[in-house]
Order: sequence, then structure tokens, then C-alpha cells
Amino acid sequence: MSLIRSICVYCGSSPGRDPAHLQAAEVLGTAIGRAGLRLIYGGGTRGIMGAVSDAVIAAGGKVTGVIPRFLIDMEATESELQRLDELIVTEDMHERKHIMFERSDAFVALPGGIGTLEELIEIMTWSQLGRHKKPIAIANVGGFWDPLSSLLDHMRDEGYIHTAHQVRPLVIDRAEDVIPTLMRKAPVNAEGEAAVIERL
Ligand SMILES: Nc1ncnc2c1ncn2[C@@H]1O[C@H](COP(=O)(O)O)[C@@H](O)[C@H]1O
Repeated sequence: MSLIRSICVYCGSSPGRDPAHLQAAEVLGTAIGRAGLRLIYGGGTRGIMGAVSDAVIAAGGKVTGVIPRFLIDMEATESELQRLDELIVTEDMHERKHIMFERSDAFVALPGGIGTLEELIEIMTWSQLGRHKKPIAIANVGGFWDPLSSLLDHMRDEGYIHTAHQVRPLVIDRAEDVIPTLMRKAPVNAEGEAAVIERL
């Protein structure tokens, strides 16, 4: 039995140009809600972020939004934030990311921009440094993340990634396969707890 109870989704605060990205967000959010999992995310109510949280709520799931005070007006609307069953307002980005990490049993990246990339790379870096063993998945919708995979291959080929097995996330092409794959791959220790070396 997998003990994943909460999934952190990193994704764009904008909708992007390809409608397939919004559709993937809806598919993933619906799967999270139907599986009885909690979504942990950055609290934005627009773009891909808004599509994921709307879909989780519509599927009867629970949503925790974690947003810095200075971003509320930029990335969310007050009325939509009230639909979340838990809202955590932080003082800065560091606190936001720390809480998102603490609250999550697994991480998924959908298409997004620089913020999404930064969050994904940070969680991969913490894994590489042995600070956690939580699974990380990339929803590679329409090959969106292929350039990142190429960059990681390039870094490895040039001798800069020596622990490739730790840093490579699961690359999953179809949004509907993300939750089943995570449930299968989640490490479980002897006590039946999702394995975590050390909480940051
Ligand atoms: N530098 C950043 N570090 C962490 N999170 C960030 C950063 N810049 C923006 N963000 C947040 O990430 C999401 C998605 O941003 P996109 O740039 O649209 O991918 C959003 O909540 C940003 O506030």
C-alpha cells in the first residue's frame, strides 16, 4: 500500500499557449481528487495552477494553498481563495517552499515558467543531496519537458551529475498516468511510512 496522501503540484501561474496543458491540469487534478489525495500547491487561482486546484475541488478532493502575502493580488482572487479548504499565507517565498515541501509526500511538475522550473530543480537538488526520498514526477505533456531532459543528459555526459539515479525524476507522458505511477513507485519503509531521510 502506498502511503502518499498529499501531492505537491508545481505549474505555471499562466495558462500557456497550448490548450493541452490546461487539459492535463484538469486530468491530474481530477485524479488527485478522486484518489482522495490532498493537493499542496502555491495557491494561485489563475493559469495552470488554477485549473489544477479547480479540478481537485470539483472531484471532491482537499486543497492546501500556500502563498506569500505579497503574491495574493498578483496570482489569486480573494473569492476563489475561499474555495480552498486550507490557505496558508506566508511572509516570503522561502517559507512558502519550505511548507510545501513539508506538507507533501510526492512532487509533480506540469508545464510552467521560471517559477515552476525553479521549484522543480530545487526539489531535485534536495533529493540529490540526500535530504529526502520523496518521489518526483514530471508530467511531460506533449514533450514540454524534453529540453530539460536533454540538459540533464548533457550535464551527466559532461561529468557534472555523478548521482544520476538520485536526481532523475519520473518522466510520465500522460497526465492520467501520473498518480498511478507515483502510487506504484513511492518508497515505503519497514514501518510502512513513506521514506523520508530528514525533514528540511
Ligand atoms: N524564483 C521563484 N522561486 C520559486 N517560486 C517561484 C519563483 N518565481 C515564481 N515562482 C512561483 O512559481 C509559481 C509558478 O510560476 P511560473 O513562473 O508561472 O511557472 C508561481 O506561484 C510563482 O509565484
